[in-house]
Amino acid sequence: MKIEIEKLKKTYEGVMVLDIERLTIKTGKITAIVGPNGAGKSTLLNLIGNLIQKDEGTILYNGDTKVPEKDMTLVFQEPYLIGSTVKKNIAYPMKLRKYFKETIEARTQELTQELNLEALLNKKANQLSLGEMQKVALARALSFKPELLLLDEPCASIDPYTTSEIEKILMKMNHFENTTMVMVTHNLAQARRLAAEVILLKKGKLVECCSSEQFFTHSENEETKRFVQGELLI
Ligand SMILES: Nc1ncnc2c1ncn2[C@@H]1O[C@H](COP(=O)(O)OP(=O)(O)OP(=O)(O)O)[C@@H](O)[C@H]1O
Repeated sequence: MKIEIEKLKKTYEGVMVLDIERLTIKTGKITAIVGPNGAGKSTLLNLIGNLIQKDEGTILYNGDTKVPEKDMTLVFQEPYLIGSTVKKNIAYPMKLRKYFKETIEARTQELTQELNLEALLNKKANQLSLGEMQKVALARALSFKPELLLLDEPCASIDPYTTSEIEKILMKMNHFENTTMVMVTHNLAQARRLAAEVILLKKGKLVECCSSEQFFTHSENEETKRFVQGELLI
């Protein structure tokens, strides 16, 4: 799903927290949003996900202002699950979309195998470890093969092995289903592994949006170069 942003502004209590003149997120790619704390990364993601209201500007989804609620979903840093079994959590978005029972079962099986969740299918979601919960949140988000997946630091409190399981399925879905993904991350190594495009924000402004290769290896932008070298952008 192509996302085109123009003159997007968001203020909180009179303070401008996001002010982006123009930005395009390419269809079928993984785009990482990076930047210092408070740069406006989650604000941008939440505006795209229509979780908060913009003050000004436009966001086009495949050229349309209508928010494609049914074709997109979000995964947050804190997994948000319904108080039921793992199986029911994963099935939930497919039931809402009136999938056939057989399709729901086949897709649930496929995702639980991929994410090594099979032994947990009948367990209550609130009895799981954080990493397990995040994998269930991801399986649920991917269950209906969304066109757009928005991820807000999905691996922030997750161990390296589980992080790698999550990264593998994200790459697979992106590759085989052409799912467009936008991911806020503080982990530059992860951005480098996953993302084709990188957006750097600072104090609510766009510093650079370019290919991952350019961003990490030959950006001409001084702030990007400093950020990639681990310097604090102030
Ligand atoms: N609900 C809110 N009310 C008031 N101010 C807010 C609200 N949400 C965010 N802000 C402010 O907007 C600015 C951008 O916040 P945002 O969460 O988008 O930054 P971020 O880049 O995601 O930061 P971090 O890396 O620390 O998660 C911050 O200064 C924050 O304090």
